[in-house]
Amino acid sequence: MSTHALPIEDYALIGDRRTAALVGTNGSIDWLCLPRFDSPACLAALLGDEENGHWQLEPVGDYDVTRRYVGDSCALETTFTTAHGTVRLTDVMPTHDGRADVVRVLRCDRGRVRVRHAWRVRPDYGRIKPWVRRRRIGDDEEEVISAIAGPDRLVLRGHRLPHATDHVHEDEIELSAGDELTFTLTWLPSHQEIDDLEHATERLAETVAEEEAWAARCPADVPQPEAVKRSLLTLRLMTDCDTGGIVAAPTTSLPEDFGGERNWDYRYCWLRDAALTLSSLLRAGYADEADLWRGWLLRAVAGDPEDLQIMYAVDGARRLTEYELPELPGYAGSQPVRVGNGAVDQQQHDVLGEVMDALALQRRTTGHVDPDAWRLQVALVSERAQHWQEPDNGLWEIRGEPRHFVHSLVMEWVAFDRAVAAIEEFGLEGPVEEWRAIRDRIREEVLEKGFHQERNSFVQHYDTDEVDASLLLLPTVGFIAGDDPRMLGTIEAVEKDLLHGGLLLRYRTSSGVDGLSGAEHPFLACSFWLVDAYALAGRLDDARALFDRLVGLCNDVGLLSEEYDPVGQRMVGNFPQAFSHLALVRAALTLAEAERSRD
Ligand SMILES: OC[C@H]1O[C@H](O[C@H]2O[C@H](CO)[C@@H](O)[C@H](O)[C@H]2O)[C@H](O)[C@@H](O)[C@@H]1O
Repeated sequence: MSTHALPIEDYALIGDRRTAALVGTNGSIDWLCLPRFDSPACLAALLGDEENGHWQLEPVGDYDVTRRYVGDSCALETTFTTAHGTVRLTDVMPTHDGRADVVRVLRCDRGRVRVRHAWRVRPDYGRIKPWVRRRRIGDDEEEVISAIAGPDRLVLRGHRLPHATDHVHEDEIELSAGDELTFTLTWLPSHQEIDDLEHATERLAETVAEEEAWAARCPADVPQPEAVKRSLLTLRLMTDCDTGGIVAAPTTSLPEDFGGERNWDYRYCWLRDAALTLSSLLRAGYADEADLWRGWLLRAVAGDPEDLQIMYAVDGARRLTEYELPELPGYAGSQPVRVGNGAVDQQQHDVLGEVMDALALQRRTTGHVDPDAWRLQVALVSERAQHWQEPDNGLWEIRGEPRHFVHSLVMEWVAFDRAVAAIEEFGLEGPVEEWRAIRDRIREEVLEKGFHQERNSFVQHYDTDEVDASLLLLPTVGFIAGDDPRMLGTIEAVEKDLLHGGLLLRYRTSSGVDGLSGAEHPFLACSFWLVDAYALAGRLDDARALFDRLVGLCNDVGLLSEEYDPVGQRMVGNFPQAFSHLALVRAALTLAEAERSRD
């Protein structure tokens, strides 16, 4: 019988900053896309069962399991304890060597342990049974297993290779204390020969040392510093080291509603998520990352401002056409499994505000003005000057009727506000009078049409009295003071309508605004935004209590998915999600600042 995927929180992330894999507590890699984040998965059991591809090293019989990342690195160590001994499995994807490898080291620390090895690769999202051969390579005639399917070649090397039985390679290995076995999976284009393939193992220590050196710069004077550090490391792992593109998550179609249709592909770079990540990195003291991302942004959005998209591929490619993979059963039966993302063609008017805000923060933090980047900003803001009144799909990417979302309009205000500030503070060129007037007009309009007097609250869009968690961001971008009575009323209305099990929903799906069937669970980023809102409203004890609760929802290795089901007490949605982690970092920094100014 085939084994299905584990609960989402039972996975951990490894990656080489070009792509990533999910490793389960059962020693199974159930998700791996090679060589890029958005390449077709060659191990896809996560969205089906082991027939869709997995690579497992797991003790035979019963065991207890604990996991950790090695120090402050992204090397994962899983320790299995059986009645007869202990084995440690270390999983790493070495970085910076221009290669795509997964290295697995199995060590027996105590007693004797029998380990089952299963290697079942299925390129093209679990669909293809590859052409597999044993080969001898190099001067020392090393035996390897080579699997070819279309453009991909996967090579398994190791101290003891598994044997082919019915489209899977399997083995059972008896390890005694002191034994150590290493296995490496390497991706190559299928036309490339493997005769001179170097071993990846030399890169392990360097990878760990480089990650630890980066983590050493994390801020220590924040609440829950370990959770903040792991979030920053995770955001870095989701940043492509060549292009600077930041993916929203390394997975597709982990459902927002188990068994439902709310399944999306997140292996792309949203301007929103990337800009917010960048702001969190800058606030946490990582200015270098900002340069890499700015380069990505300039290349991705270059061209006519009217062609600005809300998301791109990691290399800046624009076509992200959405399609379905009917042959994959989906996580917990949630179909369809989607590749690409239809939201790419949407109008989401908040996006330029987030980008302008991140670039303004970068200017202020580094004092550096890039003339090319400013020219681009002038073109983009000028384009918005013609269209800011139009309705849009909003930051939640609703597939229902476009609306005048208050959050989008406030972020339009941010775009003009930051552009005006750049001219005023840095002497940059631009139509400052015109932009100042538009900025002020947007504010007046939002205060008039986006605020509901009877509810004493801002509302989701101009034609409703519903609220939306994104309204909590209004004080964080400087649109209104956090302790303004209108904001205090908004927090109260959001608490009343959107709190579910102490966590926050994005909006009430029952209003039908998103044009989708089914419902969803509380959204973790929104729950962190409530921490920001409490802190800025002066409710520091509530802020700290909620922040600690949210950090407590991280799994055993500090990772968060997109949503959380407080009733079933399980993670929901794509995993790990940049939005959740960047919101954790932001909330920690906001809380630290608020606590400092109180003391
Ligand atoms: O729930 C509907 C939408 O969900 C996805 O969008 C969400 O994730 C994005 C990436 O993190 C984020 O930028 C956006 O604000 C979120 O709503 C999905 O990508 C959309 O296609 C879908 O409509």
